[in-house]
Amino acid sequence: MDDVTVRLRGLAKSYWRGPLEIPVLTGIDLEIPRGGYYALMGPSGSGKTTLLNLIAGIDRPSGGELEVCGHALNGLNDDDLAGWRSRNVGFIFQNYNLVPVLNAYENVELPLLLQDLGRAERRERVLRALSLVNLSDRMHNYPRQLSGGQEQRVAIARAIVHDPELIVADEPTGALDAKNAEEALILLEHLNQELGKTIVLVTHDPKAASHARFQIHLEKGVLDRTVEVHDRPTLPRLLP
Ligand SMILES: Nc1ncnc2c1ncn2[C@@H]1O[C@H](COP(=O)(O)OP(=O)(O)OP(=O)(O)O)[C@@H](O)[C@H]1O
Repeated sequence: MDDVTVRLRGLAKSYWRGPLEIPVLTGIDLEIPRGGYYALMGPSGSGKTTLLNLIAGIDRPSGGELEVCGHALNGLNDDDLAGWRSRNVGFIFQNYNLVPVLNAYENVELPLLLQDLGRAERRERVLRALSLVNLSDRMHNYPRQLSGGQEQRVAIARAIVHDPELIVADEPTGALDAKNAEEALILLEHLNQELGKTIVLVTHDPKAASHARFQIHLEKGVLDRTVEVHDRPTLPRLLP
């Protein structure tokens, strides 16, 4: 098994306004090892979300090479890319992106419906994921019946229920108060430390970024520097 989850070579992304090319990312070279935890930082408009979306296969590069979870994404057609995403990537967004007409259980079950699993197996996995985020007692609640912190924990359960290698999180604490933000960040750290998930986190918040092992700074679409984070706390085990 490859020990690198993300390998980018000369990655570039431009948008076009009529004939005018607007480069957003240029010449990005990056390797993120399996089990790594990287925070993408940089000023507004520096290209953080664009880079995250390329890594997660929800957008296509304009140039360069992109190998993620053992697959060269450039070579996949749209259907194969969607299939690849559904097996390999868990998504966490600032605004949770839960489906309002589904309860917590059904929201977490969603990624499993794309896989060939029986109902009993799905149930076991959903219950395990909800228990991990400490929301077993809320599984029948709809998003409107949950607090913001609880909604984000449901979203975290949804991001891991299909056991992806990679978790991408775009400003996951942006809409949370300090206490709920810290809880969500500690959960992410458990997923990294105990389940070995590779995590790429986009954040403006230095406190959130301090949970990562490396911070990558983007500046006007190029990688400016990578900084190792020292003195990360070792967490007590969460999982049995
Ligand atoms: N679909 C699009 N079409 C045209 N330009 C875009 C598109 N998406 C992003 N951009 C531009 O690309 C640049 C980088 O955007 P991106 O969202 O990646 O930055 P960011 O660093 O995540 O910013 P923020 O911290 O404000 O979220 C911005 O100038 C933005 O306007």
